[in-house]
Amino acid sequence: MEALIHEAANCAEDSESGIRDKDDADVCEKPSVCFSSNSTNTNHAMFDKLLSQSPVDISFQNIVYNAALGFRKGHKKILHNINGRFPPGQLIGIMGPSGAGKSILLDILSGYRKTGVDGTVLVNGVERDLRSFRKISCYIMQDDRLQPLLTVEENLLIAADLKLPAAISREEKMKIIQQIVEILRLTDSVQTIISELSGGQKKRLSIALELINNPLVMFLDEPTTGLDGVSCNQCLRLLKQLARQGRTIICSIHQPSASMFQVLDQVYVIANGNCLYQGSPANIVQFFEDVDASCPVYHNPADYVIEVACGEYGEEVVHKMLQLMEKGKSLTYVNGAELLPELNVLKERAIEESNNDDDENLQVTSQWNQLKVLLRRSWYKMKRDRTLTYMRIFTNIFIGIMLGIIFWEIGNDASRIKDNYNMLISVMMHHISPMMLLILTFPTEMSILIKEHFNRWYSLKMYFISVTLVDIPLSVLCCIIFTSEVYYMSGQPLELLRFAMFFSICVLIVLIVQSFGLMVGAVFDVVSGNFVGPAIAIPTMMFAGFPIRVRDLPNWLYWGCYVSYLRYALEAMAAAIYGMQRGKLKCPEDADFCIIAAPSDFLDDIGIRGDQFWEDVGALILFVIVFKISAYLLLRRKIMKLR
Ligand SMILES: Nc1ncnc2c1ncn2[C@@H]1O[C@H](COP(=O)(O)OP(=O)(O)OP(=O)(O)O)[C@@H](O)[C@H]1O
Repeated sequence: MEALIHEAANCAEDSESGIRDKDDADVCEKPSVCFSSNSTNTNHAMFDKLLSQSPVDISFQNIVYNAALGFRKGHKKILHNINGRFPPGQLIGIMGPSGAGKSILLDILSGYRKTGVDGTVLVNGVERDLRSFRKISCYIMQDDRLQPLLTVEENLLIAADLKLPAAISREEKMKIIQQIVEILRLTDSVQTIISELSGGQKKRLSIALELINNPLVMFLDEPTTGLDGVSCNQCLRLLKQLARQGRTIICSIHQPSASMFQVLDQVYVIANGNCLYQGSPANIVQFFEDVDASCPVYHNPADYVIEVACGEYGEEVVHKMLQLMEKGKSLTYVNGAELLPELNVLKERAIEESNNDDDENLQVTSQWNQLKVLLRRSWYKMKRDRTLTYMRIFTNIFIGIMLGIIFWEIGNDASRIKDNYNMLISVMMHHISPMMLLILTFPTEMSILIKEHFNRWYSLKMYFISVTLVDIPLSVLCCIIFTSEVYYMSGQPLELLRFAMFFSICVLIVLIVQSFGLMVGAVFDVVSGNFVGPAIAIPTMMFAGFPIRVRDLPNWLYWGCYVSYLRYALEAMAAAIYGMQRGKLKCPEDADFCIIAAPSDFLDDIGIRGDQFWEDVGALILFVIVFKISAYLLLRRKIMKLR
């Protein structure tokens, strides 16, 4: 036991001292529930010391949750001043009918939900310090939020590289993984790709991933949902085994079978946000007798309590239960609060938190390590899902050749100067397409991000940087292929400088649309994003200088040109092709006439100066920066809002 506690203490002490949780402190609306911004280092130290003295005992007092119903629609009270105590080393089940408030209570106790919450959560009798608490706890959400393309082993190794200190060697990490895999009976599936796992295996893997850094407290939202009876029992027995190793394990369970009910050490029954029963499963029959509503013989007490909670035996019984429970203050039926967990496997696992240089971080490893591991994971994903990569390369080759054929050798043809300009517009339009990729894929990544970020795998900053960086090589490769084909086949001037200018504008357009796609993906779901993305892209095109020239726009709409990145891109492309004192274009003999042969005259005609290339590049770079920062801030806001 001491080893485990010492381990937890190390975990808290090494990386905790003096840390201010900006994230938590800034957003927290109810300082009584979470660590408020004016808490001091003394609180941290005191809290850590308490964690080092005993396993984790969680109690909560007067918890109220008000859900915001929307703008000017007020609030709905979901939890009504409830209290409770969850002793250490036990498996506790939060039960209740659907919509009773189980998930919300779990969210609040884990620290995931902060907005709209009132009341106090105590850890070992002291008001919870959310930062410290998050370091010793984990939250496994109801749906399995796993990377489907990675194998079990790859997923565990990524988790180990992110959740264990860098000082721990690969061999040691493998040993820890081996141990966890054995406990969770995943040995035969280590090389299986996640998408191929059964529901029960996925559930066990979700637990395994969070067990890597040996949390003292585990919250699980409906871990048995979607599993068959046998798997449900196995899952609960496994959780009990983990609890007996010294952990406090709290899970919500919709309606357990009689055998599952007996596995639980403690149950906490909620109905309509009120506590109906708190105590051991063995005492519930006595409790029913105490409220004159004896559980019929041969009736599963777990079913019976839910039926009572749903009002099937009248409101009077419910009222009596509420009264006897005193809003969860009564501990009469709670057994074994003093139960001493036995330590076995964990005793051998001495995981020491490294001295974290960056005290601002909740994460165990350095930012650089997080970035490296996240990029590695993206690489695995790209390797497994080659279809998309091949499709992107193929599309660029194909459309490049198509445009090359359509605009074959017109680059130096004065009679087709307008067609050449249209070719530039087509190139620009082609580079807008990657926007949809992020709008479609990012929202599905979001649920994994929320889980992993909350469980301190990595910081949002590093996640965002990895998402930004990971696509650059492929985007640049696609740009090289496409631009070379179109530029050469359409007969543009074979000058390295002009090609480099043309190519760099294409890359900048791709970077901008990707950032824009990320912004939309971070804010909207797939369906809304699919509408919003193109809906914003269309006015951006309208203000780019086609189909109407910028100088012909009405004065009151002129502002649109300043916010259209496509206008700067088109200007810069035209300058690259026709600027820098390019000589007269050839007028073919078979042409009737060439209205414009001098590139400078053409630039005049379309209202472009031709000497503003670098100004346009500056503006495009500014767009990249502003869109990237906005995407990051929107993502951060969305994650905070969810909590
Ligand atoms: N933002 C919200 N606005 C209105 N009601 C809300 C909001 N969030 C939660 N609720 C309500 O709070 C209640 C409790 O939700 P919760 O998800 O905790 O239920 P649960 O007990 O976990 O149910 P289930 O077993 O079906 O998952 C539900 O009635 C739900 O509709």
